[in-house]
Amino acid sequence: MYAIEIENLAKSYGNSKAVDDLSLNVHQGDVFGFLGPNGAGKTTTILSMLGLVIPDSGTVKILGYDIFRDPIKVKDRIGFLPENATVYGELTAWKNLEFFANFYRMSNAEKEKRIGELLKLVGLWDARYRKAKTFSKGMKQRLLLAQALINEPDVLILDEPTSGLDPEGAYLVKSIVREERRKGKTVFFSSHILSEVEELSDRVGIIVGGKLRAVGTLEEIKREFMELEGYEIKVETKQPIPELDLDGIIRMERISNNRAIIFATDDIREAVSEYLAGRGITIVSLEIEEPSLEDVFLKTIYRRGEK
Ligand SMILES: Nc1ncnc2c1ncn2[C@@H]1O[C@H](COP(=O)(O)OP(=O)(O)OP(=O)(O)O)[C@@H](O)[C@H]1O
Repeated sequence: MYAIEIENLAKSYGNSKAVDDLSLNVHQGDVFGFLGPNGAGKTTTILSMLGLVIPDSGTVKILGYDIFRDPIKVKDRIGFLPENATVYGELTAWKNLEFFANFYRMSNAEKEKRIGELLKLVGLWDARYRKAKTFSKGMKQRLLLAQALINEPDVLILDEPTSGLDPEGAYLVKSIVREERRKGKTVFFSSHILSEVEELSDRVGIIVGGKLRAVGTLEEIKREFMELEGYEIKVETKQPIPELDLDGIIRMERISNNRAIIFATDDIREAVSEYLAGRGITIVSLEIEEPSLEDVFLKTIYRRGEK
């Protein structure tokens, strides 16, 4: 079952398409990383899928409920951390959370228990009676994350959750995402930081210029990229490498006498292996060089407008 189903979502500002016919599904229990450069349309997608911006067209279902027909049912079961959200500086950490807990049907005892658990989860228990205006950026972000978790949401939507945080702050946010995933919750988070998308996500979507350019597991995205861009095969042999006269080879780059990179239209490792063996050459290693997410991402941005 899908936790999030987005179909043909579109939103323009004037003549510019911020989100352009975007469709994607997020499986329940997955962490989905929504990757895109600045201005790609990540925030507009998130706000549109929550009904906080009215899209021009498209449908969004969260946990099977249509966000526009059943907004209350959806909002009961999701948590949202907006980009550049702010805390109530004059209130303590505890009071900040209490304010949001009051939006949900919880008894006082439930509220107290939940707030206590969350403050411990995000590492703010010792600071619970301090005014939020005295907090560091990282502490504020963790308080906001606790706020998004107040109703024990099944789907957590985070817009650039680690933006502006130092490595320790980012680490804490990431460990909370992992903890939610461990509990079987679904997390949809946007980011322009490749390493964190790579680290956290079960599946990834790459948005550029409002369009979803790639979606899938990292392996699927990389495979698709190689099919489109070609394969890089690293070969090392005992004896010097001869010229290779094989179908599918675009070019060969020699690194040394017995090491080279073969650029090919396909995975031609078997053909290379047979070719070399037939000439009495011993192969030390023959490997596909996997593209990094950075390769995929930069090429995807570069290709924008060509599709
Ligand atoms: N309220 C608005 N009015 C006009 N244009 C807007 C508005 N909101 C967003 N845009 C434009 O829509 C495009 C997508 O913006 P959006 O904020 O969704 O991108 P983003 O991927 O979240 O970027 P960032 O990472 O910089 O926040 C941009 O060109 C932006 O200038």
